Order: sequence, then C-alpha cells, then structure tokens
Amino acid sequence: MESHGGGPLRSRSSQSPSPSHSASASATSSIHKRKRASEDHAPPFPPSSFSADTRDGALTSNDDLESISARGADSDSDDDSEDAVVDDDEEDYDNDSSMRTFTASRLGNPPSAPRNTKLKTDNSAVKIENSDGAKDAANAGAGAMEIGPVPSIVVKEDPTKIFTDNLQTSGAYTAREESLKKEEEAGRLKFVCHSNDGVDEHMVWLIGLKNIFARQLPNMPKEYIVRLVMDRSHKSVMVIRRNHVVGGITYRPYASQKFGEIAFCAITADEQVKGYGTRLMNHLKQYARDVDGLTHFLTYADNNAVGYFIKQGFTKEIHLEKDRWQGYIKDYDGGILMECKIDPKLPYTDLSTMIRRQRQAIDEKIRELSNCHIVYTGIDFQKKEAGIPKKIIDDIPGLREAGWTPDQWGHSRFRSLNVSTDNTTNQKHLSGFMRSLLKSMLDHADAWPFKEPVDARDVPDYYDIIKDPMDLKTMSKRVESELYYVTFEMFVADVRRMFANARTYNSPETIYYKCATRLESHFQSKVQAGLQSGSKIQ
Ligand SMILES: CC(=O)SCCNC(=O)CCNC(=O)[C@H](O)C(C)(C)COP(=O)(O)OP(=O)(O)OC[C@H]1O[C@@H](n2cnc3c(N)ncnc32)[C@H](O)[C@@H]1OP(=O)(O)O
Repeated sequence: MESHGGGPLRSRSSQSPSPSHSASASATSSIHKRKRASEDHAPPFPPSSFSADTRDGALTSNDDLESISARGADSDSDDDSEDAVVDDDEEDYDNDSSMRTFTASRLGNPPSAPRNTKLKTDNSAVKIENSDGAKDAANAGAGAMEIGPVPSIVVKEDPTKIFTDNLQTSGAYTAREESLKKEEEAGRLKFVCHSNDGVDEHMVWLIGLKNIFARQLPNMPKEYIVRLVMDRSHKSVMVIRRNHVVGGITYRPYASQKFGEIAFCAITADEQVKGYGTRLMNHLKQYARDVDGLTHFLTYADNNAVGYFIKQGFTKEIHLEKDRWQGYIKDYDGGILMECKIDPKLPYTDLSTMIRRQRQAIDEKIRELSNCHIVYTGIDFQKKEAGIPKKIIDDIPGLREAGWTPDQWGHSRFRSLNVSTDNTTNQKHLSGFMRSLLKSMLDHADAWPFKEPVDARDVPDYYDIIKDPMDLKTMSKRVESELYYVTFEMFVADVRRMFANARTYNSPETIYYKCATRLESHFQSKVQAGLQSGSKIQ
C-alpha cells in the first residue's frame, strides 16, 4: 500500500488505537478496527504531562484519566443533570486537587515547540482574535484561539436597500442564525476554539465538553472521550453561554492534508434543535478554513445524526482524493463516512446576512418587473340573503393597474354569442336567458323536489351531509337581484351543484335521484338550444 507521508501504513490486524475516532461508531469494535494513521503522518506530539504515549498524545495513565474526569462534573455542566454523565469515575468530583495536580503538572512541563497555527493572510478581511488565554496557550505551545463574537468575514449591510413592506425577511434557518448572532454580539454567547493548553478556564470548558460528549454519545467509552478531547493534536470548538459549555465539536486537523476529522459533536440535551449545532458548525468551518487552512471535513457520522450532517452540507459521497485521507482517519462499523467541502469564500458566520441580502436583491428585481408588492384595499364582500352582495362590485382595486381592460371581461360562452360589447346590454341579455331557463325548469314535472330549500325539520341530517345546498328559489333570488350572476358559468355552477347534491344525499333508486337526472337533462337541452339560437330561449 502507498504511504501518505513517507512511512508505510500498517496492516489493520497489527494496529493499535490511534488518537481519535469518531463518536458514531460502536466504540469497542471500532477501536479494534482503527488504523494507526498518526504514527506515520502526524507530527510528533509535544511532551505531555500525562504519562506516556507521547507518540499520539494518548492518556495512558489511569491516574491521569481519573484526575481529569474527577474535575469535570462539579465544574462545567450547565445543569445538574450533567453531573450524572460520568458515573463511576466521577464520584470524587469535589476533589479539586486532582485538577490542580493536573494543571500544575501541565504548566510545569510546557511543550517544547509551539504548535503550528496557520493563519491565512491572503484575505485581509479575515480576522481571528487571540484572547489572552489563547495567547498564553500559544506561548505555552498548544494552539488555542477564541473565535470573536463578531464574525471574521462580515457581509456589509446597505441600509438604503432594506425592505420592510410585504417581505418575508427570513426563513427558519436565517431567523435562528440571526438570533444567535445577536446573542454573540451582546456578549451572552461565544464560540471558542481550544486544545489542551493548560489554561485553567480552557481546561474547565474542555472538561465540560467532555461531560456533554459522555452523556450525548453513550456508546463511547468515557476514557476514550477524555483522551481525544485532551489530546493536543485535537482541537475543540465550543459553544459557551454565560461561561458554561453548551456543546462543541472536537476535531483533528491534518494540516498537511488540508482536511480535518470530526471526532465528536454534541449539544447538551436541553439546548438541542435551537440552532446551536448549525452555528457551531459554521464557526468550525470558518475557523478551520481561516486558521488551520483546511478545505474539507470528514467524519464518521452516527446513523441518528446523518440528517443533521446533511443539513450542514455533508454528503455520503466522498470527493476528496483518497490519497489525501486514506490511512489518516479510522475505519468504523456503525457510522457513515461523510464529507463536507469548505467553501473558500463563504462568510460562514454571517450567512444569514448574505441570505437576507440575496432575498432583497431578488425582491428588488421582482419589484422592477411587477406591481405584486402593492397591496390595495380589500373588496366589501358583505352579503344580503342568498349570498347576494349588498352592492355590485364594479371595480376591483388594482385590476386595471395589473393590465386588465374591459374587453377582457369574462370568459362566458353566453357572452361570446352576443355581439354587444356594452356591459349593461350583456347583463340584460344574460338575466333574460337565466330567467327563461329557471322558468323552464320550474315548469317541468320533475322540479318539485328542487323548488324550495330542503327543510332540516323534514330531513334532519341533510345539512350534515350537504355543506353547499342549492335550490331553484335561491337561484331565482340571485337572478332577480341582478347582482349575483355576473357570468353565465356562475349560474350553471349553481344548477350543477343542486343536482349533484341530490345525487349525493339520495341513492340511485330514489325518486329524488331520478328527478335530478331527468331535470338536469332537460336543463342541458334548453341551454344548448338557447345558446344556438342566441339566447332566445322559450
Ligand atoms: C461525528 C459525531 O459526533 S456523530 C454524533 C452526533 N451527535 C449526536 O448525535 C449527539 C446528540 N445530538 C446532538 O448533540 C445535537 O442534536 C446535534 C449536534 C446532532 C445537532 O445540534 P442541534 O443544536 O440540535 O442542531 P440545530 O438546532 O442547529 O439543528 C439543525 C438542523 O438539523 C436538524 N437535526 C438536528 N439533529 C438532528 C438529527 N439527529 N437527525 C436529523 N436532523 C437533525 C434540526 O432539526 C435542524 O433542522 P432544520 O434546520 O430543518 O430545522
């Protein structure tokens, strides 16, 4: 097999655990399957206060593991429930001395060489601020950065172009992003990136994050989570709200290969599905691109979390050339390998502003081409009896402005047979035609069931079944009002509904059903004859 950094890759059977593995997999089996990638490719680890395996930064001393776990539960969890996260090995949580020992020993043995933190300089707009803590950490040799509350790439607002009328300014995604961005700007929320740098505050946060992982990823051995979170080749981007960790992502950047492997990702239980996971991922992408120089992320996603990763732009198809990642990350059962390409330009932490600006640009274009943004006063639809309007609606506000002209009036078959373009004359002809049709039906021998509205006292369940009743008397009122049937089709629709109702309520063998069918056929023949003779129906 080809190697990727010079050294040969080992066969899987002879592998021992490498420094990270993704949260998704079944921990026990996956550890056995992992490739020992870092041995061949990762830079040597700085000396660690933890005993031991300086090759991959692994914690191999049980004492050290216990020290770290011990500090975790009493210090970090937002809520008490987090205390229950790490059970057996968290019984001595009140023993702060373990943390002091741990911190002291870390500070007493600073790494010999500072970690290479790559800061992109070709984009002057990119600004990542080092906090004091981060500076300390950098001095101490472990990469640690605070991601400022203000995004490093800012999409500038143009206040003159803001629309307020009739515009849906944001969807669910942008609304959540914007509200979290405001929280950041107000200083209530921040996103930081730290690795094991020995700075007390960072260590407290990392242990808080470790506890969240332990709770949210129950298939992961707790020791393993501690090991990766504290491993100095891993970084953790954390959501900090009011100085408490809400969640985070622990990843390992492979700087030479320009990709990162996400090992763990979780948000504390009662803060999930509020947008933190998305904002966290956006901060991670921006940080990993601008600070680590990465172009891709890979992760073995838990089956349950595939949906989340898809929404963050991850795909199951791996496009990254194999020789850039194979042998660097571990194979797992029970997880799905997913990839995300990091866009070189997107302002990940300010996407909501970008989306809003795009909406505005599209809206502006639509306004240039149409008047659809203008809202006119409504029509007075108040009605008298039989659904007849109180007054005739002779003008619909906005209709003419939209390009309508009187010659486009109606699409009535009746009207097309009349030569007159005069509206009043047309309406007179139409009323006469409808009156004659009604009379012809009323005179028919089968009209008796339809002459009056159905009386609910006679047929108690009628109006439970028929929601849109119709009868010849109501139609006569509508015709006589000369306000209701403005097209012949409206009249025909009422007739059809009357017969359809009769056939819905009554079964085919009933007299009512048969009357409906016969009267309808009579009506149709009269309409046919009337239309052919130019509305001179007898
Ligand atoms: C490599 C690994 O670590 S794999 C393991 C991933 N971690 C876990 O499964 C731990 C338990 N889950 C969690 O901690 C969180 O739910 C996370 C990290 C998966 C997501 O964080 P959240 O803050 O809940 O995500 P956020 O609120 O930003 O939701 C983003 C979108 O993803 C959706 N989503 C969130 N979690 C999931 C999920 N498990 N499956 C499918 N969709 C999801 C949300 O509904 C939302 O959709 P929308 O934009 O259409 O409304």
